[in-house]
Amino acid sequence: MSSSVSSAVDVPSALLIIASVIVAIYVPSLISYLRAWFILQRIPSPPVDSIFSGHAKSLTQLKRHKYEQRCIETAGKPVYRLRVFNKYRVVIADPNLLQELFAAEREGALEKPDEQPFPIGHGKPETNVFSDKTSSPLWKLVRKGTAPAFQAVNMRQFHNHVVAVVDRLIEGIKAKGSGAVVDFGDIGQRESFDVIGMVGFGKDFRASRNIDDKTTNTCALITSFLQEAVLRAGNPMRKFWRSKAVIAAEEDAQRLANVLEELVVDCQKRQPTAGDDKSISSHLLRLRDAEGRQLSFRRLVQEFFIFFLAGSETTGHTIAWTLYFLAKNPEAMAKLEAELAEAGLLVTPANPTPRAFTFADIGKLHYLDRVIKESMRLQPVAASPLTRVATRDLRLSDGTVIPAGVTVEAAQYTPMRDERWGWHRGSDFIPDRWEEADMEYHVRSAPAAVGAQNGKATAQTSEEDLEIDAQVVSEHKVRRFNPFGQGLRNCLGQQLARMNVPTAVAMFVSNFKLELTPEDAKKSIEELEILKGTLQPNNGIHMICRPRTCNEE
Ligand code: HEM
Repeated sequence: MSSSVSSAVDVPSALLIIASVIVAIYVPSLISYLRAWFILQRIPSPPVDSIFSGHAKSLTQLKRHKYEQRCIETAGKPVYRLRVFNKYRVVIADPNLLQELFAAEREGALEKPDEQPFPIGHGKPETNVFSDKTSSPLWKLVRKGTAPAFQAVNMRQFHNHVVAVVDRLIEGIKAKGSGAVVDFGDIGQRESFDVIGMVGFGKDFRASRNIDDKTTNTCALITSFLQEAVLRAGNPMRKFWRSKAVIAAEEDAQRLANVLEELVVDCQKRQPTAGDDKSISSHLLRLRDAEGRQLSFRRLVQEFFIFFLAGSETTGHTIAWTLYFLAKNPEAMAKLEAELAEAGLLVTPANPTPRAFTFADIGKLHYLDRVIKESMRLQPVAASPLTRVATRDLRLSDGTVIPAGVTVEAAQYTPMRDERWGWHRGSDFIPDRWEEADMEYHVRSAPAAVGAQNGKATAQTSEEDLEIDAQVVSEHKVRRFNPFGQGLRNCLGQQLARMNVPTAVAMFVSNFKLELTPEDAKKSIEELEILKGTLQPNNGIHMICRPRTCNEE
């Protein structure tokens, strides 16, 4: 009797407690969601693909950069709002506002998003220097601790690895005979993969040794990983689908994790602490936090992974696009050939065995530099917007307010080609535009005014650019050419890319006459490209290669 009375009393009060807990947990987030929703309604939005999933479908179509241009047109301004299921994102494409955004990041108003869309390996996802929060002590430790690996003095020392890798590829292409068709999408990947393997980890992955070997290598695993990651970023529900493609991608991610785990163990055995080893792995293995602890094994695997991914996918595609633009523009190719000949680097009948390309050549070949900049402007491999989350309400100088907790995306593609920000004939390949000084900046119509919510003006781009920025900010100039990103989280490995890309492009052009195959020459760039994490050739870039020694016309 007494037990039935007490249970009659207990059930409603238990329900009341549960209901209060639910209210306490969900009501504040519901209020902040509704508040954000209300504020965001002032930002224009292109039509949704479906009421349920919002813009998710368009974001997963692997042409995100073109969608960006269409959204700006339909929204009528370079700031617009997207929705993926119940989550909002604000995309900013105006360089003036981007400058303000990155200034705000410096003041802690922006953070990296919470989760990686697609972790490698099983178990709890672990962050790395790319995905970790800017406020995290581990991000600071890794960023600061690995930066010396990319110093000019190390790049100079590692340059011979790059030359050796490209030499091997040149020999491989020559062995196919004059007039052979070569896929430079694949060659670029092999090149950058072996370079990061050697320079970063002292490991020869042998991707440049047999260019006909199509057996699945770690390059292919990375490509598969990236594709799945980008699909999940557009549609987080995808991880619940058990389709063949999803399962295959998860298996590839696990294989990739296994390769990287082995590599970490190898590097640990090889040179645990050698001070004279300048590789990325050695810098990572030497890191100690404030308590003197090393990075955990799982974190090391994630760091190895991100340096591999960021170091190979990006650089390889940049090499491929640059060669594509040269083959497509005979006038630019002729100018580059003349520059290389003048420097004694081009194979000619009079100079059949030119001197080797040196590190010092990089700074002297100005036309080569312009060609690469123009290729990176038109086909920036990091063409997807850079994603952050506002940690507090952000008010930009055009009146846009990004509420705390909302994702904000910094467009990369449109700001580097749109006429309205001074890119005259912005969709055309014109390397000579870079003859003009300060081309990467444009003059802001009104003085820089707004930083974060506190209104502090701190227009600032990167540690490396402090000097030039101080000058351009005082002239109200704004950076609009930023293929390596901007601000605190700009590209950590850009010095390696700046050394690798010119070396590879110059050496390929010095040795071969390159001509697009009739099939690829007919295709528009839209048909050739795909945005799978990076903006890359879809089915390769095929060129007919004739060694210059053959002296064929
Ligand atoms: C053409 C070549 C490259 C391009 C265009 C490129 C582009 C970028 C961009 C745009 C970012 C900023 C991402 C963001 O703000 O969210 C970035 C970050 C990063 N890149 Fe690169 N990258 C290149 C090559 C490399 C190389 C060779 C490495 C290393 C070996 C590398 C390592 C990294 C790392 C570790 C980060 C994250 C930095 C951080 O968040 O603190 N990248 N890269």
